[in-house]
Amino acid sequence: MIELQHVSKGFNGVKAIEDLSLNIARGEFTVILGSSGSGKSTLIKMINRLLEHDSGRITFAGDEIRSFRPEDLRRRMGYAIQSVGLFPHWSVEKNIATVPTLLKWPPSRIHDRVTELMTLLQLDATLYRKRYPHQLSGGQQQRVGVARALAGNPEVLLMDEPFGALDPVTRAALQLEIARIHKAFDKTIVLVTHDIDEALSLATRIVLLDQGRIVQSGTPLQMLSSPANDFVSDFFGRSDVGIKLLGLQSVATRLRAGEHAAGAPVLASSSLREALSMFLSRRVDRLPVVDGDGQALGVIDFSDLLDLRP
Ligand SMILES: Nc1ncnc2c1ncn2[C@@H]1O[C@H](COP(=O)(O)OP(=O)(O)OP(=O)(O)O)[C@@H](O)[C@H]1O
Repeated sequence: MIELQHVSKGFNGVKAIEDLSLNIARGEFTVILGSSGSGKSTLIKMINRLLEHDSGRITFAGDEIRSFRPEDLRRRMGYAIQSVGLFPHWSVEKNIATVPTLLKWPPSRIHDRVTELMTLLQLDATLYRKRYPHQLSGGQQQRVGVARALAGNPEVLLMDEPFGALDPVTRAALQLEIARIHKAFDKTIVLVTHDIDEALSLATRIVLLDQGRIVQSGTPLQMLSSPANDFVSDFFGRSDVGIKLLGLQSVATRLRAGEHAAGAPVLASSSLREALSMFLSRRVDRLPVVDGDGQALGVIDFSDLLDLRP
């Protein structure tokens, strides 16, 4: 859906992105990960032409992005950023409706869309739609920013550190929301972060950048279990890579069907990391496993956690 071929971009003669090639497929949740200054924001901003690439080719749905008018491109690609960038003198409703208004949707359709998005992002529409950005908390403002990015039903959602500067609880809630939106609406999402855990929990594919180049790209499991070099191992942290791997796999993958154990059960959909925590806190080596309806499925044994398969 979005393809970069040998793309470079420099500022005052210094390369921020160097000969980078990347293919982002429709429906994928791509997380661009890297330390500060590695080129993440430059990369995402070139995709919607907030920055122009110096050389190489970037295509969207098969066409070079320079063949689109920038405003058309941006209507098809929602964009949410850490600093939110809401218009301060516009109500929440008007901010969310920016793109639908540009697209000249009828007022009743815009009204319904705003209500729908506010509900989706757990903002009480009756309470907040007429408020101004300064009357909202930081987390609520970020929700409005995400709602605005989604409003015109764009094919692609570009997000640059959208959950930065949030407390861990609000951050986790918004991450869950985005993961749900990705699954429910089959959106193509490109998200920039330097937060390793955020990348591991959200991405279908991680692209790790260093000094404007891709060091490795792959699924979270591939990045942890088959790092391409020492840089990748160090980046993800050698010491707790096992714990991170447990976070990526579910109890269902280690289920001993039909066996029985006593005590409070663990959900089959829980991660092995959550199961580890339960084993340790309850000081047991077997846990009963149930599905979402509470039906008994079998057992997980502590020793099953040692079987770390990619
Ligand atoms: N407008 C600009 N003018 C000059 N240099 C720039 C500009 N924007 C980015 N750079 C430089 O390009 C490099 C990559 O910057 P970029 O913002 O893409 O990194 P990043 O990975 O997003 O960093 P961070 O996580 O800190 O936001 C950096 O060396 C930065 O100083």
